[in-house]
Amino acid sequence: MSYRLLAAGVVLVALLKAIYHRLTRISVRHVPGPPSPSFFIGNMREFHQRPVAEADFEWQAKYGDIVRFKAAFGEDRILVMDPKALQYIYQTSGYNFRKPAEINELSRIIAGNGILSAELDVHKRHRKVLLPGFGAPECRAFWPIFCYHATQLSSKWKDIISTSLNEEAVVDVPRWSSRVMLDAIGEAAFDYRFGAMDDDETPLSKAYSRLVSETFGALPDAAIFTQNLWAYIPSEWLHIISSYTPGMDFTLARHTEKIATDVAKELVEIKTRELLQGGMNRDVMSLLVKANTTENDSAKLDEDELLAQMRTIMLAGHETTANTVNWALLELARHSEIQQRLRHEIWAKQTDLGHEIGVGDLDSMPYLQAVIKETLRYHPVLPVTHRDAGRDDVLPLSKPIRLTTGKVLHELPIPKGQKLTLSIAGYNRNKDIFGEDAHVFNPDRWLSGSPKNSVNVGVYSNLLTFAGGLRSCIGFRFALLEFQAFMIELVGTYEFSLTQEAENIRREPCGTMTPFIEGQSGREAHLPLRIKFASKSAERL
Ligand code: HEM
Repeated sequence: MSYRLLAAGVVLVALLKAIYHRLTRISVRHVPGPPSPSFFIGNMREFHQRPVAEADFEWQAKYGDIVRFKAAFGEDRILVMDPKALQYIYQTSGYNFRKPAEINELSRIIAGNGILSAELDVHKRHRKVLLPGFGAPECRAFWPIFCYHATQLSSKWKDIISTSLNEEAVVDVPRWSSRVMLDAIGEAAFDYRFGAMDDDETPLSKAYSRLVSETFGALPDAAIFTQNLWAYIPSEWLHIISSYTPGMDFTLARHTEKIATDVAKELVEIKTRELLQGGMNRDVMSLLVKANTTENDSAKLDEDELLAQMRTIMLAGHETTANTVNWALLELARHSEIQQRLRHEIWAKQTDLGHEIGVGDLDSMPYLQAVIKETLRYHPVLPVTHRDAGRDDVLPLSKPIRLTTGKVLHELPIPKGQKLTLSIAGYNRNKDIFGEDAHVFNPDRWLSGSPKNSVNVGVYSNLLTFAGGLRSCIGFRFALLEFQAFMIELVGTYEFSLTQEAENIRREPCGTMTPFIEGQSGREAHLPLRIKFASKSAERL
């Protein structure tokens, strides 16, 4: 019997089992939601082929914060934007909601069996060893590193302007932000120089930049269907199949994995040697290697797991912050009055201090904090996470829902295995929390106190951008400080305005939400903004 026949038999048995299970379990089919245009891919095009979260916003306005939609073969899935339900899933229920293997397979290939794909006790062990590198004092100590890399970017742009005739230039922001963030994370997390700013052919930065569009980019119908099919295959088999799956996305993921593992191996060797020689750096990896040596054997990470953590940090902490800076600069270019107000606060603080802004000065810059929060709310670069219910369960709800049968529910029973799409973007635009103008970019909302919400969901400012609970973003303090360092340097130095192409930026689903130019062929991040030096005399402080 050929292998193909065997594989087809296995898939068929898995499908029949899934169909039987679906017919006999608790059902969510009466939860209101959009009609499905296709039996084979349901409503999934809405997530994979439209700009990020447009479907979420449309459905939220029409059906509320809990929406039923269809995946392949008529499978019912639930989109969750309700604060109480999200709090339960992320926080109260512990590990009862697991990450679905079929969604995470690509990042598992790149990052390995590290914290991103670990579950239960293994996840607890990984998190415990990683945490010391991401504490508040540890991250604050990275401030000079973040400021240094922000000035590196700034001085590259100065060089570009200096060659122009009219003292302004157009810079394609993602081309720069992606590489400078790789350099910044290299130094802060590993005390390692990737050199991506000086050489855009660095294998690691090249591989990562292609990942964005070619591996994690928008999916055509066939790929959506295959990903849905994978949901019926046990994860152990999935790992084997994905090692051989052809296609650009998997080939590139495996290629990136090889490059990242080589770098990670070199780093682990350096860190271990330094530790044995009594040296002790303060970068995240040195702290991790140290924390690992003090654990007892059963709590330790083995070598493969250590390598996986490094690959994870490179993957999770690089394009996320780069794209956050991209979206912030776009909003400032769109809103010159917000940009000017922020710049004035930065200049006033620098004048008051008589020296550069330090990490201890950030809390006394309310408008900077407001712009940072509003960017994170409005453009959460990881706009969605996915979970599968580990058991029959009941989701508490902030507001009752009316089923298509007319019945009103105050909590929603869900079956074991129910697939949930947790919309970070949808929660962040929830009008009950952020007000009627939730779809407007308005930093002022943060100046009159935090938005109202009696349910505490997210780990930062009650936004969901860094998720919440046991699996919330471990690098959120790191990311926040890095983001602020770049905003102070760039907005303090340059004035940003829109180019014609930047009038039509689309939020592309690429793993992290990435700016693409609407209508442009080719799958690359672009955000061309016009920059010139900000002048104190022109703006009259
Ligand atoms: C603006 C930047 C960032 C955003 C918006 C962000 C967002 C997130 C989100 C939403 C999750 C939860 C994913 C899930 O539950 O499926 C997460 C997890 C994670 N993030 Fe971030 N992140 C950012 C920056 C960083 C940085 C800079 C690092 C490291 C240097 C990092 C490391 C991680 C790790 C290791 C996890 C997995 C945590 C776990 O499973 O316990 N992130 N991030």
